[in-house]
Amino acid sequence: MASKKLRRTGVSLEVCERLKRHQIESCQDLLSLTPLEVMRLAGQSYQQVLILLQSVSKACAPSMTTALEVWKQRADLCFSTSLPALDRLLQGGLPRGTLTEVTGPSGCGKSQVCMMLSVLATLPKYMGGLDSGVIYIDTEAAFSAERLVEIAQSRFPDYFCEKERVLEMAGRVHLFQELTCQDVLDRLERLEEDIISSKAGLVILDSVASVVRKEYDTTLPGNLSHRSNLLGQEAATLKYLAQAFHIPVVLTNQITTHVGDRGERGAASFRGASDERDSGYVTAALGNTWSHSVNTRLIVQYVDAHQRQIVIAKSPVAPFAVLNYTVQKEGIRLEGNDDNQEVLHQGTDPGLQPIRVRTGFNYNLTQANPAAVGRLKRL
Ligand SMILES: Nc1ncnc2c1ncn2[C@@H]1O[C@H](COP(=O)(O)OP(=O)(O)OP(=O)(O)O)[C@@H](O)[C@H]1O
Repeated sequence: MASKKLRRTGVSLEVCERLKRHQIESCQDLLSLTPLEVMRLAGQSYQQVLILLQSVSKACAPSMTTALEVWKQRADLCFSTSLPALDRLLQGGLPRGTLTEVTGPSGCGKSQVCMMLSVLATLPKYMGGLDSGVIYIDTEAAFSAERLVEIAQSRFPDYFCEKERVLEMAGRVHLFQELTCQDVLDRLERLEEDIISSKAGLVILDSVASVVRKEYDTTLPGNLSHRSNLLGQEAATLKYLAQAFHIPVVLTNQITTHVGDRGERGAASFRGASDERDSGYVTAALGNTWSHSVNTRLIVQYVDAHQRQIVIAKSPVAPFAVLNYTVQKEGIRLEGNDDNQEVLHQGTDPGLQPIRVRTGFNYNLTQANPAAVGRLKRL
């Protein structure tokens, strides 16, 4: 909440403008100053500054609520994925006000999930949508407007049979292509205004990993801590935006395999050790610290060239579970019909067992067995 912009705290425009000239834009910037410094920069009297500091502190302090109030608002806490079995497990869908990460190997369907969610967010509320805009930050130049329209028309053919509705939907998805770490960070820092102006009910960052991995060779001294700082800033800003606007924020991340590298071990990595020639371990790209920043983690993985799986690997409300899916014209389709989508595994973590780990298109990342998914949970 400390990253809340001063303009959104009721501080007068004149004072905001004066402070902005000295790069004081957020509550944190202001509250890091002494009253005397604020007097000088804002041109206010001592009494006015004390009132200003008090009101800004109040505006950014997290407010207390009761479990009862949260319970009463529960219908408004989630964003439906339109995948009934996944929604049921997640107790309604993707949680609003928090970060959800979709992690998986290349080509597994992470961007497909993002484009599908974008369509869903624009739908009217009676269809399970948010009737809102979408901010889509594309760091891989992977977004396709044609694919967005194809998903919309194939998933909701009756609704999108009218051209005007397709145009309206596409016009509500606001795309930003940011291809460097600095551009992503700058965009996130300006996102508050973009969310307000585009009436966004969903923010997507696809992907958080690609630019970071391109620019930071973590084998070089100092890069790891720079990367952690950058990711920490990104996570804090996204968390603030999710909470302040009570919207779901969806990020994609990648999975890396370290073949034969025994140097990096920890809670965020695991080893596939059934065959020495294949030995390696799969790690959620961006490491442990980032791993802890997301609230819900869905891992997508290959079963074979056609069939894939979604694993609910981390959630404050859902049990650990695995669902089969395929990518179709209409986006993500779970196996089985809507009322009877098969949950392959659900329940407690079955423990850390050695498994064979492959991330390529032609391989199984894991077998659909409890031991394998148990290991994925540790990402
Ligand atoms: N029109 C379509 N119909 C069916 N499947 C499609 C269609 N378009 C894309 N796909 C599937 O989506 C997959 C690509 O998914 P996506 O681009 O979401 O991957 P990704 O996980 O984001 O990969 P990366 O991490 O490399 O960006 C393709 O392998 C293909 O199987």
